Amino acid sequence: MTDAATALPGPRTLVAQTVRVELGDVALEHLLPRQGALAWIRDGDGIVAWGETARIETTGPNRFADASAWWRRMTGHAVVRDSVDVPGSGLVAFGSFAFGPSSSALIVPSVVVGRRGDLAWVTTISDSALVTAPTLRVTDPPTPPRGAVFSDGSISGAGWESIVSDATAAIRAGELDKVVLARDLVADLAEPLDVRAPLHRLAGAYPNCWTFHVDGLFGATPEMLVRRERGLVMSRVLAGTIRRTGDDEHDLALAASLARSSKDLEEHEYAVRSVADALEPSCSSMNVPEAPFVLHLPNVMHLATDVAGVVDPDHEAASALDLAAALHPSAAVGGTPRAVALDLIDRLEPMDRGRYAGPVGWIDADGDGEWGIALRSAEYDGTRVRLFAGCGIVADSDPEAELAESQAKLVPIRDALSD
Ligand SMILES: C=C(O[C@@H]1C=C(C(=O)O)C=C[C@H]1O)C(=O)O
Repeated sequence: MTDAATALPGPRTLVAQTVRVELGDVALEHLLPRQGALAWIRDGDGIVAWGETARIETTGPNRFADASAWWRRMTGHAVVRDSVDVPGSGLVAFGSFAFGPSSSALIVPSVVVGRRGDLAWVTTISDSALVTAPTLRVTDPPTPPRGAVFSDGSISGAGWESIVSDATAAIRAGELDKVVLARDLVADLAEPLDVRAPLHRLAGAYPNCWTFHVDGLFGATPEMLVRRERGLVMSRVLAGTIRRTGDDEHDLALAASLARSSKDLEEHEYAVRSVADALEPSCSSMNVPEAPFVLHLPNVMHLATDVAGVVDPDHEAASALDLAAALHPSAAVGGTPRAVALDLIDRLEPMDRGRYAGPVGWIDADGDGEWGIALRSAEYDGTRVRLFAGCGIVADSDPEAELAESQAKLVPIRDALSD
């Protein structure tokens, strides 16, 4: 028996009701209360939530399977009235899973507000009776973060460059092809963080990323590990990065060079293969584009490939969460071969990744959902915030350039926390 199985609560009957609402032009993030906010927003669409009707915490190698079994039981016993019936309406849980076998959680909120184009809805979820939808109001403005002081986390920049060199040596010695190494920074704030402030900034500045907050983990990730929507799956694979200069013409030339760079194309190919291989057993057909496109973000550009598939209806364990479990950790955050890369990360990285680079997102009662990779992210507790960034290392990676790349990847969260 696993840790989580012993802690599994007995079957409870959740009652959920979804009704349409008119949100006008109110942004989802403006509805969030200061405490207990959950968020998943992209380009104005998504779901935000608050309150907590149920939760499961899981750890260890079975953290995904235990959470998935719990969710099946909860949804199997639930009473759901859903007049909207789109992915994300009805019963939903938000979740965040650790990169390694440590603490992970699924949270069933008590109120969820969603938007999908012109359609908006509110869902109430309770333990016993039908609850009428609350009147939705724009909440008090968040308190902006003040006085952030940034310092090295577990390792200095120079120290990290030296472990990048160790990794390239291992790759050149033929031990593996690619490993993703990460580092952390610490920010100390003058007052406890009101996480809504960075969420507002991230959702505004990075509209083509998924801005999220689950249980103290927040960020704006450009990488979709897996989206499942009515039998269709999609995974956006990123690997291969170039920093932006702020000069548009120069950036376009850099984008063209990125799309031709054999180092970046090689690194990218490893990541695409790892995703396609993991999705294949659950799909009846798949589309893996032959060449990547360049994804432009305000701070960096990435080589990107959208892998798509049709879920095999006979495949049982193919909810969005099951697929995320099969995909994690992809070569975008682990490496190739996976086991050798994870072992090298354990040996070289002097920190616990926590929930950085793990799956973060949501699942509904049909098994549809979206799980991003928690990148461009941070974990906070009171006044202390830990920011993370990592880079894919291949044989000819240059440690100094990788450090600069990691700094560019820290920009979204740094800016979101600065005065
Ligand atoms: C690991 C991170 O990013 C990943 C690594 C990339 C790379 O090395 O080119 C690009 C995108 C992500 O898949 C991160 O942002 O922390």
